[in-house]
Amino acid sequence: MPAYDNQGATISLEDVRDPELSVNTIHEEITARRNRMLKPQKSTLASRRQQAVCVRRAHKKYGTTKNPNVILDGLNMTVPKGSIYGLLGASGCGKTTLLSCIVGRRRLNSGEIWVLGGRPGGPGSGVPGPRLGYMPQEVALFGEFSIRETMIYFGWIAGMTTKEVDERIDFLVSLLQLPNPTRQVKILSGGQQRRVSLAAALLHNPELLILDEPTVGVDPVLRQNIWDHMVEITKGGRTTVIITTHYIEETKQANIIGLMRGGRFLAEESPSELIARYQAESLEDVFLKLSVLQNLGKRRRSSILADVVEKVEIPSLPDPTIDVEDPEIGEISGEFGDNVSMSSKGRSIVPDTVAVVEALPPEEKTTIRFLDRIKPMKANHMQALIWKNFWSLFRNFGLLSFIVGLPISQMVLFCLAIGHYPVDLPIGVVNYEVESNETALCDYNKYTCPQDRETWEWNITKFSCRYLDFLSHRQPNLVSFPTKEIAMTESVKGKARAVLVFPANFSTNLQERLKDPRHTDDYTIINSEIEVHMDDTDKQVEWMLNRDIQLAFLDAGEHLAGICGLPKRLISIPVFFNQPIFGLEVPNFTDFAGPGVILTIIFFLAVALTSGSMLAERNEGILERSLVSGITGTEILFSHVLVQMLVMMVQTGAVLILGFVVFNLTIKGPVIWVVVLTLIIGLCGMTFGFVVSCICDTERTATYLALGSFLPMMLLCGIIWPVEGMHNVLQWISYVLPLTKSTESLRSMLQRGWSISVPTVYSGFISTSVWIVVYLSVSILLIKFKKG
Ligand SMILES: Nc1ncnc2c1ncn2[C@@H]1O[C@H](COP(=O)(O)OP(=O)(O)OP(=O)(O)O)[C@@H](O)[C@H]1O
Repeated sequence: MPAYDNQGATISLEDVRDPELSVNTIHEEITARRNRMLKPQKSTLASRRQQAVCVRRAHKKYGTTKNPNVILDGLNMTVPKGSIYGLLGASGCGKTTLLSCIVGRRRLNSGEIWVLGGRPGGPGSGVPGPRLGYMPQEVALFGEFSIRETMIYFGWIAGMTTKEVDERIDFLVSLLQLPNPTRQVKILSGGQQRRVSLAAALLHNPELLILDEPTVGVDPVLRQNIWDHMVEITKGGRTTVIITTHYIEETKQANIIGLMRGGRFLAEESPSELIARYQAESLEDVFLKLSVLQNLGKRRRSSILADVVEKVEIPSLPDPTIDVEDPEIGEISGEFGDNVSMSSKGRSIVPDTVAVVEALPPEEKTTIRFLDRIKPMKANHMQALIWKNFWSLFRNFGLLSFIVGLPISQMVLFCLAIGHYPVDLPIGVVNYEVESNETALCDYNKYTCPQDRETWEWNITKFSCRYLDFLSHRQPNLVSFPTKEIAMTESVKGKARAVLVFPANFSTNLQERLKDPRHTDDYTIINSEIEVHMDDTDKQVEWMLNRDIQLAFLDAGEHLAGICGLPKRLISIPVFFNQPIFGLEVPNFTDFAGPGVILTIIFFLAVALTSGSMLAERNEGILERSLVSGITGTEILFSHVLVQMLVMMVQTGAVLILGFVVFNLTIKGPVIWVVVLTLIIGLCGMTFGFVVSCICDTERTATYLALGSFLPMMLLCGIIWPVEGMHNVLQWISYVLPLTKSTESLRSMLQRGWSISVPTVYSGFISTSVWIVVYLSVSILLIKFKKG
């Protein structure tokens, strides 16, 4: 079989079969080839489109511009329709990279690829799509699914009915000796899983089968069956197979073999022709001889390999560009027999100076239908994806209980632990007004007004006792100390959070101060005051004790005025705090923090759930495989959104019922809008999860990113501290974060009872919706463009 439209880029075995080949001859050949390559090719668009696969001048590199790792270096490949093409090469030489460019999952840096007459990924090409059957190197199957369910998923994507799938399963089970189709994939052996993966690629009789090492872990008899099947299906000319394998001998049945090395093909010919030309006994022989010639390596690790190498007569090549002493250049490693692998290190016999300057014919315009251009979501794709997402989630009981249980436990913990009034804080009392007493509480005349009804003279005594009585209603843990010094020493040791000192004539001086302010001197003022020393380390505690200490005085004063028939607020500062406009009279931090906490729980659980499931899907290769079978990024995202919305409804329902029904958080506003806002925050978290999974390659980096965004959001979104109290710059940052406006909106609905028509409320909905659109667009773009 002739080399296909591939002159110049390969070294034919003819070049190396003659052991007498001299260096001069090689150099002449190279020069002749260079001249040939500089000539324009006759290849036309029509001829390229007639091939099943046609690759021209493919360049692909990984890494940075400074440190590039060139994988494909001007590679040409031609796979005629109806052929079996064996793609061989050392491990790491770029076979998988080439295949993923062919199936449209990676882009070339330059060059052209035509697959089944179109450009992979181009509108209207059908590639990726059901015209392809792709078996990637990794298993890329859902462990939770049975064999039959796996087939149904891929069958539906390819547009088959369940009946058609079932019929095909019977055939594939017998062809590939698969276990009972009801068995779960995760409990199958590695070899069985690979066979299921192959079955999924063969299922829909695609026009082009791309199989990346399908026969690994398969016994020889079964391997032969698989090859027989491939020969059978390619007979009619409709189906083409490209296969990579490490079992070189099995490629004897291929129509063409492409041997890849140094980013190009060294040979692209039929196996029989290779054997005949090289006068070799087997393909392994051919490749070893060719490799030996290519490498001229010194190190010969395998003794068997060494034998073979010794039998090969290698022309001496005193080419100064090839340093046989350089271990980087020549290296052959391998086992003989089934598995021969060759190091990718080594230089191509074609020097780099030979630049490939092929002239490609001009592009021909092709008409593309509008529907193909916009790629709307397809019903069969959505059916398969939703079905798959639903079962992979609901079948995993552990995961499901975690997903539902976590928000419930978080909400219970929050409602029980956060925002409640601290009580039983030890308050030290030093009361010089009474004889030294054991307890802080002392007796006083509770019900008799200390004012003479005849003379209206006041005789207030033991007001400190009255005060302490009312303080004990608010903070019962009052600890008596005999002296101020002892109290201070003990409070330094942490025995009291505040120390109150009552002067000896506290009541008398207080009476003086109230009765005749005009004649009150500084001594009287000082001795009519309660001296307070606070432990200010905990601001919340300090603030609440401060409030209790002041309010207890008002309580005592009101009580005294009450029993004397005087206006209640006579002995109080002339500032009166009436009923609050919104909220409760007794401050409740739970109500303040509740909206933010609810939204944070829902948001970040959605982030974790979505990014976790997307990353698992991607890292197991399932995402890649689905995309090659024609599923689009948009379809994947929307199918996840639909299924996870179900989970989110359960989570939202549980969190809201717990918060408002069980723990009585304040809810005054429209319940429907509260539910809607919570749900769209979950949706927002989900879309953020998509972005995280698109940016990160591993679960670990995703965890870092999710954690790295969780903490700033907690701090900046007004959940634990009002936004108005932040630095000006942070306030601006805070306003554009997804949880700030929504938290304020939810808080306003819950505590102020505001409706959706109030700007503060609807701005939360707008901000969240904008974020959903942003995150969704970014994820769709990343899925579309983040290819190798
Ligand atoms: N995403 C990537 N980023 C950077 N380098 C990559 C990436 N994918 C592959 N490579 C590198 O490209 C080279 C070719 O890899 P590829 O998987 O295509 O080889 P292969 O011929 O299929 O190997 P094998 O036979 O072992 O599967 C390897 O050196 C690999 O490390």
